[in-house]
Amino acid sequence: MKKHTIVVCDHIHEAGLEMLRNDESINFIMAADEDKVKLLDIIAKADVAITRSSTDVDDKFINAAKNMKAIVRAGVGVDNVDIEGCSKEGIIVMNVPTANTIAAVELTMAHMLSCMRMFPYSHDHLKNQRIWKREKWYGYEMKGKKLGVIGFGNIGSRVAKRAQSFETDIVVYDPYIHPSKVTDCDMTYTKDFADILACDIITIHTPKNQETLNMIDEAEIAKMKDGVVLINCARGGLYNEEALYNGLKSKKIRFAGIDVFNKEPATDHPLLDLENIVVSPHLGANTYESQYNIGTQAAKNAIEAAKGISFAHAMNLPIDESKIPSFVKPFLEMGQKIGFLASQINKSQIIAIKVSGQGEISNYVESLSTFVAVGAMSQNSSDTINYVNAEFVAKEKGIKIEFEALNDSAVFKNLITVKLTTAEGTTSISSTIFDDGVKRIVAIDGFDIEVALKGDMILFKNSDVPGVIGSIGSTLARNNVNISDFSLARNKDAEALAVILVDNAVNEATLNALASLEACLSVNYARL
Ligand SMILES: NC(=O)C1=CN([C@@H]2O[C@H](COP(=O)(O)OP(=O)(O)OC[C@H]3O[C@@H](n4cnc5c(N)ncnc54)[C@H](O)[C@@H]3O)[C@@H](O)[C@H]2O)C=CC1
Ligand SMILES: O=C(O)C(=O)COP(=O)(O)O
Repeated sequence: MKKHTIVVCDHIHEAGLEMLRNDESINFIMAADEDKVKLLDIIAKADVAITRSSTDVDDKFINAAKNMKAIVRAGVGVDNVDIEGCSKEGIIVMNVPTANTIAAVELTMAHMLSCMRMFPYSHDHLKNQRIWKREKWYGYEMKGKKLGVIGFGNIGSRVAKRAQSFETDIVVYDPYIHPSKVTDCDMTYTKDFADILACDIITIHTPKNQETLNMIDEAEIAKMKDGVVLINCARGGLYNEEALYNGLKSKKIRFAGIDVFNKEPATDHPLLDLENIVVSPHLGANTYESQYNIGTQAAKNAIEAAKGISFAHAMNLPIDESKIPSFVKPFLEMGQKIGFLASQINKSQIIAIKVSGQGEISNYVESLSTFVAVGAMSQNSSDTINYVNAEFVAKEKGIKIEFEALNDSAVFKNLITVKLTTAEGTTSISSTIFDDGVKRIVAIDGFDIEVALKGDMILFKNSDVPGVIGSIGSTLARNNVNISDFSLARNKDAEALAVILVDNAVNEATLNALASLEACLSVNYARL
């Protein structure tokens, strides 16, 4: 049995490691304590890697990962994963999105309360310095304060709910959610970032990306209340670190609670020299409960990905399978087959692939075009083409992929038409799925024809003169090729197209014999 190799690049819970060790089809390599240069040698063998925030999936990693099918980020944030680079190489990126939510929420609350009461400092004073000075440690209450929450997803929404139980007023900024998600909880939703800057405490829970990087900078801090408290348990860099330092130094910011840094590990960061900051070394996900959940889910998802069973929480697939209706899936499969068929009929350098949809399927024509492209390009490419890298490979090869939704067809409930243009010309194939579930071609290059989309297929085009069908039949019989289905169509130019399904593979000699028949205009052979 061929074993799949899974490399664990960072520490995950023992229960997850146990699952990997116990699966007979998995060759498991623990590389969390290897230095990052050695890790590159190790991942060259891996089918799947499990990572956390300590392993950057950058160009070095991707170049080394020659056999990699998938990467499982055992946590939420993928800001240190080059998703586009992975897509180009056909590597599927998956994460484990909700397993550490509560851990991150509770750490945020710990930071918030620590900042309000300067708890770590009073603790240090008494415990380590043995000083009993109660008058030094006056803090502030959460009750009656305004908390600004930036990002109201899994973590932000729960932080807001917990803060609400402290009788804090909540103001939320998240342009990507429906306001009722906030207002239904008796909180204020705002589209005006100035409302957040006017709060007493501000906490951020967004992903780190181009839009959120430096979201709080010098200009934003200048607009804040004097004595504001800032919390960041999401990602370093969401608050510009230099601006944060200056704001804390000048006491414009009274206190900050920081779990994450732009560059980690951050053991000699200037922020650590300040006296009004509470810090932790990226501990948001570090609870036993969360690490057990993440470790076991990451191991399960990695095993399934290595075996090609499923790709849970894949972030760079062209479609989110959970969001497409069941009727669409067979059309996607059919699109891929049609692409494959078209590239066998029209064998030359591909220039363009155009996919049109009619009926309800037209809503999914973009996803369809990816599947068609995979089918069309896999025929004459030495690269491995899959749904993740199809778009990139097409771009690299200068192949144009287009899609369009057309008006409903007068005849078919759903219809897809694939036009494949190569150096030799354009081939057009339309297909549909009837209520019996059988995938059928209904037109090829303007010939209305009905034929099942399966098996070995000969496409014979001829001048529409008498006796051709008989000659085809006898030629195939002489060459021991058994016909299972024969469909015929004519066009207005006195041409006919026969699509012949046969029981067995057809050799070159048979195809040449067909091509030499008098009325023959072209012969093509395709295997699906
Ligand atoms: N410190 C730690 O150990 C941990 C940190 N995290 C970080 O926390 C972040 C949030 O995690 P979840 O809540 O699970 O993610 P999520 O995806 O459930 O929520 C993110 C929210 O941010 C919102 N958002 C995106 N762009 C925005 C913008 N420009 N302005 C305002 N809102 C915006 C989204 O609409 C979404 O509602 C993660 O991206 C990760 O970086 C997550 C877990 C642990
Ligand atoms: O899940 C996240 O986004 C986190 O920040 C947790 O990161 P970690 O797995 O602890 O390196």
